[in-house]
Amino acid sequence: MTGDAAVAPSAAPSLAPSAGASAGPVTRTPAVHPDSGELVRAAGAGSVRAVARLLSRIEAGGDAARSVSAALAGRQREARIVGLTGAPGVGKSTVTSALVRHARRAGRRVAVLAVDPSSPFSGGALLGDRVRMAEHATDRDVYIRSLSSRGRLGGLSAATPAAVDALAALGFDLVLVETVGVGQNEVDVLSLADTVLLVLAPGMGDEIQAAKAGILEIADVLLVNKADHEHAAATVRELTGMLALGRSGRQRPGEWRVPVQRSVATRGDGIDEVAAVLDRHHAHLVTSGELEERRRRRIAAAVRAAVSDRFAAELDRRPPGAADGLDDVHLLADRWWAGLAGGAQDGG
Ligand SMILES: Nc1nc2c(ncn2[C@@H]2O[C@H](COP(=O)(O)OP(=O)(O)OP(=O)(O)O)[C@@H](O)[C@H]2O)c(=O)[nH]1
Repeated sequence: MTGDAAVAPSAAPSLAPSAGASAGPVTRTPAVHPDSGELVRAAGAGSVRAVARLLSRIEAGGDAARSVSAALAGRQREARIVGLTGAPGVGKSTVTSALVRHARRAGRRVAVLAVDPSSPFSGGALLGDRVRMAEHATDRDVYIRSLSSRGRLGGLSAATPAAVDALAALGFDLVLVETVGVGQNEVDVLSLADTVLLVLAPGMGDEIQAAKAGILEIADVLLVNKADHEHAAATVRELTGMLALGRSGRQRPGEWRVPVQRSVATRGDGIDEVAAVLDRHHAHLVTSGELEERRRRRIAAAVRAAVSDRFAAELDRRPPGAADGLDDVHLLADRWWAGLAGGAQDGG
């Protein structure tokens, strides 16, 4: 081993240099609370409350969040991660709720994470979604949560990958990550997904124009919801034409062709078909090897977020303007990295 015990790599990389540095301003986990390992066991036995408490620790960041990653280390992560996005009002929550219903009929455990990365506050516009999700409220195998940054350093960019990973490790078969719009922050959140579903509504020309820039980059499936609207067919045509234009001359054999689906989510119409397309995309990811690639990207994002979160916390503890503090951080980074590299060489 190259590194010493204090900086040895683990499932929850520790950079803690000294006693007293462990409790950050947002880390409040009184000793009377069960430890994260206990909560993981309870969550595994079906306790929704335990899942909620673990997610709260992840939201809080710092030592509380790290104790969760450590408790989850080594567990299987078989979940499918589906990102769902679209402008406000297109029917994202109604579609999500219908997809949850579909997955439950197939006996799958489902988690829904509503993330609003542009807002510093909890859930934002997505909070209203709980009303439309109410039918799942008493189902023990459905877990729904709005993720907030609550002043956490690194905010949602740090909390989201960890939350998605935790839900996967806790045995949910499907994790739906719902977010608003297609700004850069949302694209970052969606890059955690295996499959990205972009929901649009007919007659929203401006939104379609605005989404154009991001669409081809991030969406694997387009869904025109509110297909009971008179402009639905025209919107489907417009999107299909736009996708054909975008891929002209660039289509390779075996490459995924972004399909344009339609639904009336309030009636559940078209949802079976959307679910079938999501399955087809998953099968494509498996056969093309892209699933592995996306999952590797997700792990890298989680590690990056955890490390930058930790460094931000270290920097925050230094007195303002203390140059030696910064030097310490560099030193810690080098030691941590040496430990990590040594661990990798040791097969650890
Ligand atoms: N006619 C029609 N209305 C729909 C359909 N799907 C959803 N709606 C309605 O559209 C409104 C918005 O639906 P939501 O599911 O809240 O949309 P959202 O995209 O989650 O909206 P935000 O929470 O604001 O981001 C609600 O009144 C739904 O009942 C549909 O297929 N047809």
